[in-house]
Parts: sequence; C-alpha cells; structure tokens
Amino acid sequence: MFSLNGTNFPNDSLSGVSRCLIQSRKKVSFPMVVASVSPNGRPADRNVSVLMENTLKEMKENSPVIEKDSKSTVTGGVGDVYGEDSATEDQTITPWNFSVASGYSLLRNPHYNKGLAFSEKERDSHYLRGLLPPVVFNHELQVKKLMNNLRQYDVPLQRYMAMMDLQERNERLFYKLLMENVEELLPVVYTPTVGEACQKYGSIFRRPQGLFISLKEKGKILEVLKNWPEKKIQVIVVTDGERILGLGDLGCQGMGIPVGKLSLYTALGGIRPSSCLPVTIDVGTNNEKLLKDEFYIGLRQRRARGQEYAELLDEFMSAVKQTYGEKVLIQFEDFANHNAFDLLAKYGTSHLVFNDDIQGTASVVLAGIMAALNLVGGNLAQHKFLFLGAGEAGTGIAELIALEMSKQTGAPLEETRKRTWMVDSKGLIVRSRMESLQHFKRPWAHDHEPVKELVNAVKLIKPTVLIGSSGTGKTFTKEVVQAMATFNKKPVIFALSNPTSQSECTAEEAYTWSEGRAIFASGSPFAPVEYKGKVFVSGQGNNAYIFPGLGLGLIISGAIRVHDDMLLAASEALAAEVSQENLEKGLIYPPFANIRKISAHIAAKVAAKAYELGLATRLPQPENLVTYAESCMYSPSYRSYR
Ligand SMILES: O=C([O-])CC(=O)C(=O)O
Ligand SMILES: [Mg+2]
Repeated sequence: MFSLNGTNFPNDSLSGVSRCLIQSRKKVSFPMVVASVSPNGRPADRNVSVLMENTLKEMKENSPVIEKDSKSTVTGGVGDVYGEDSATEDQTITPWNFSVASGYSLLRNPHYNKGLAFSEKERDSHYLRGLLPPVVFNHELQVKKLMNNLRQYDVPLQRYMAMMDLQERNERLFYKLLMENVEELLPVVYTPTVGEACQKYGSIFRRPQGLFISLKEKGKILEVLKNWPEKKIQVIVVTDGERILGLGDLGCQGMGIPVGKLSLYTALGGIRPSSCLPVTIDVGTNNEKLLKDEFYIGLRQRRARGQEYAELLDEFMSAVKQTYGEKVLIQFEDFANHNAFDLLAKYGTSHLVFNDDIQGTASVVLAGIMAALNLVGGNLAQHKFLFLGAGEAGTGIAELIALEMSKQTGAPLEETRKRTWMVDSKGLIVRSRMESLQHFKRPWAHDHEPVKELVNAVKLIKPTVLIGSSGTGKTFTKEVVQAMATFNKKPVIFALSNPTSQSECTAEEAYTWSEGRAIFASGSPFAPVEYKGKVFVSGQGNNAYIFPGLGLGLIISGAIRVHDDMLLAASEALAAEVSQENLEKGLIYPPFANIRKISAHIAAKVAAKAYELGLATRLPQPENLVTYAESCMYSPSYRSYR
C-alpha cells in the first residue's frame, strides 16, 4: 500500500502504469494515474511498483497547486475526497485518481469508458487507436442515439435489458440518459418493468450485478464483502427476495430490486455509483415454480427460517458495520412482513437502517396526503383513513399519519390511531380479532362489529381516504370506488401495490367510477386519462420520491441512526414541492422531472433534523444545507483525460 495526498493505493494489483492528465475548462490540470489491473489481480510486471512509485514522485513534484477561488476549488461529495463526482459542472477536473486500464481494458471499464465520445487526443494517449470507429460523438449525441434505439423496442423487458447493458458498458452515459429522461425511463429500470425482470432474471441473466450472499457463505461474509471491488460504500440496499413488489417470493432473482433502487439513489439522489452496493441474501425460496426452473440462479432449497436465518442476517449486519463503519446506510427492501418488522426493530438501535417498504412508503404517502389536503380541505386529524392491506406499507403509513396527527394536535398516539381502520385478508381488523393478530396489526384493532368485505367496510366506516397496500390487484372494484364517491365530494384514493398488474385499480377506473372526482395516486405509473373531455394526470405515490433524498440527507450529515422525525421532515419537504399548478391538475406529487432538486430539498430537511436531534456526525453543520446537498450530488458529465 502506498499513499498519495492522503489516499491509499494498493500496489499489489498493478500490472502497468500509464499517466494522463485530467483537464479542466479552466486549464487547471492535474496528473492522474491510470493503472491497469491484470485479470487475476496480481502484478504482471515485477517492476510495476517501482515504476508506480517513481511516477508518483515525479507527479507530486510537478503537480500544480489547486486554485483557491470558489469556482475551481473542488467541493467534493461526502467521501468523494477529490471531488471526482462533484456536481459542479464548471469544473471537469478529476484530480488524483486511481483507476484501471488504458486501451482495450479502458473501453471495457464502465466507470471510465466513454465509447465513441473519446476525443482524438484521448484515443492517441490511451492506446485506443483502431479500437473505435473514426467518428467522435459527444455525450449529447450518444444520449440521443440511445433514446432512439430504446424507443424502437416494443417489449418493455427489451428496454430493461438494453439499459442494463448500458450500465455495464458506460456508466456515465447510463446515468445521463436516465437523469435526462427520468419520466420515460423510470418505468423501465424500476416498477413495473423491474418486476418482470426479476421474474425472468434467471433467463435474462448475463453478467452478475451486486453481491450474492447465500447460506453457502455462512461464516465467510467478511471475506465476501472484501471481494467487492469498491471499498467506500455509503448505501447498501439488501433484500432476501421473499416479497418482491407484489409478486411474492422470487428468491435470489430479487436482485433486480436492489440494483434498480440503487440506480435511483444515483440518478435521483446523486449518490455516487461507486459507493452503492446491491445485496441479495439467499436463504432459499418457497417458490415451487422457481425451485423447478432449470434456469433458476439461486439456492435450490426451501427458505431457511428461525435461528439459521437470524444467524446469517446477524453475520451480514456485523460484517457490514465492521467493513464500512457506523455510517453506512442499510436499506431493507422487499422482505416479507414477518422478517421486515423484526429486522427493523432489531437493527434500528445499532445500525443506520431504514426499511423502504415500511418507512419510505409511509413518508411518500403522508406527503401525498398533505398535498391532497389543499384540494379536499380540512386538517389531517379531520380525515378518516381506511387501508386494504395491513402489512409493511399499510401499517407503516398508518403509524406515520398517526404520529404527524399527534404532533399537530397534541393528542396521544393511541387516540390519533383511531382515525385509521384496516382491512386485511380476513376482513376489518377489529378488537375481537386481537388474539389472532400479528403484533404489527394490533394497534389498528378498534371496537367494531366484524366486517368481511372491503366494500362493506367502506360503506360502514366512510373513510375520506382509501389506501390500497395489499399487493393484490383489482381489489378496488367499481362498487368500492363508487361507494367512496357517494359520501366524499373528492375521494382520495391511493392504489399503491406494485407492479401495475397488482395495482388495486387503474387510474382510468378511479376517474371514471368516481365521475372525475377522485384524487388518485398509484405506486406504479399510469398514463394520463381523458374523461368527459378533461385530462387527468395521476401522481405516482412511490417511495422513489423519498429514499434517494433521505439517503442523501443521512450521508451528508453523517447520521448514525434513522429517526421517525426524519421521515416526517422528508414528507413535509416533498409536500412543499407540489405546486399550485400541479394541484390544479389533480396532481398530489410533483413531476419526477424535477426529482434532483426535490431530493436536495428532502436531503436538506432530513440533514437539518439529524443535526437537531444530535444524530449527525459531520461537523460543523453546513450553513446552507440545500446548496451543500446539491454540491455533493454525483454528476454524470464526462471527465476529459489527456
Ligand atoms: O419498488 C417499488 O416500486 C416500491 C416498493 O418498494 C415496493 O412496491 O415494494
Ligand atoms: Mg419495496
């Protein structure tokens, strides 16, 4: 290991060294080391470390001093010591850097490859001559070309595969494309298409993405983490694949979800791709179809439960903390109810953990409700909520609503919870069912006679807000929506289950059955609907609005724990981004096109809360948290090498 400007470079994996300079538009240039790594990671050339050291010595002596004016000073993201991914567009400097390869290997390194965008000069100095056709494209033309290509695919899964190939080929192009076409491409890399991709993951599997930790790795998880090429991890999204969206147990094929969520962390929240780690814990699957599928990629056994499961998870959680420290954010995603609540409770006090399905969904729905109040009137405590589905999303949302209500009115939680009713697969959750209820449902068992059907519960409870979080599609029938519309001038309806096939109703159904009066949002996107000559645009009440900004806020403040007040802060920040113009169209969420700005605002509010609660470790607190959050966001602009 040797050190340069405070960064440690391993010298045991270098097989050759070439130098290049990174050029800024301001003509401040820095030497950069581009070193190639041999396929087996061992030095191919015994003289390499000597050469490396000499080169570095020479570079140290010759390197210019960074100008100190505010424009050229590298701001840097958190942990991005040299500002490599800084969002500051007016400087394209990548100072001291350690990367891999030149020539052919450079073209195959997705972090550094620019494809046809390598300049003539770069082609000369990086041994790329002849490896590329003569034309030089700029980044914009590459984006245009790829969008043209993508639009020619009729099958959504083909688009997904094309996007994954691009991510594996040219990371900066992938993110530029996604960021600039977020509304069009979100349904490709995320819900609904990612659901289908997970279902067919074995068949479409080409290159592994993320880290697979199965029961086979028990006792070796620390070593497995060391196999991952990046060392400075800031966010992990982990699933055990037991409840992938509303599609059920997809076992190891759930990997598509952590991969997709993390690409949104980068595209929507500006977290550097190199600091994101997708993980799938494979303890088997109870999906008989997959167990019989010859192309299934996971462990061919039924799910481990109880102690065996708990031990593997515990080893993982300890190994992560030991490897990446106290401040790595671990997002639990798509675990089944019976594990999700327990894991969150167990690790919430020792790790920086967050369950997206419980907490992220809660925060996004509360934001939507806050925005909807501008349309329907009244304050939160004057509304009545009925849920179909009392799992992670349902009870998570209900609890956050009760918490916010309690903050607003000063009433105790036990009281504010009474504004919410829940229907599960056995009917309305009432006190007489208490004994047989799972613990997370119990706070929602109120005094009422038993009611079996949702439609009857709607008629009897008369909620102002109806929320579907059951993972089961087509459950908001015409009768249910019409009932909502009989006693509400503007019924608020959320059909949150994903992907689209599991949505409780479609946007079209919500608007037509309510005669154009519903305020509607769904977990997966729906196209605008025309009803009686008016166009209705529905919002996407998906946790993708929240987790990228929340994660950014936690990272920039160096938070060590997630607190419910941070979720409330995130909801308020998101609701504040809904404009009058959005509301006039019936939209209770701002357009995703503005998501980077929204994420910066959410991050700032979350970070401010972390400082207020004494949970932040990055001191002193930056003066303007929005500006600071923005300055920490990854930019996919190409850097120039020379
Ligand atoms: O992934 C999504 O679209 C939202 C989510 O967390 C889920 O449905 O489990
Ligand atoms: Mg989820």
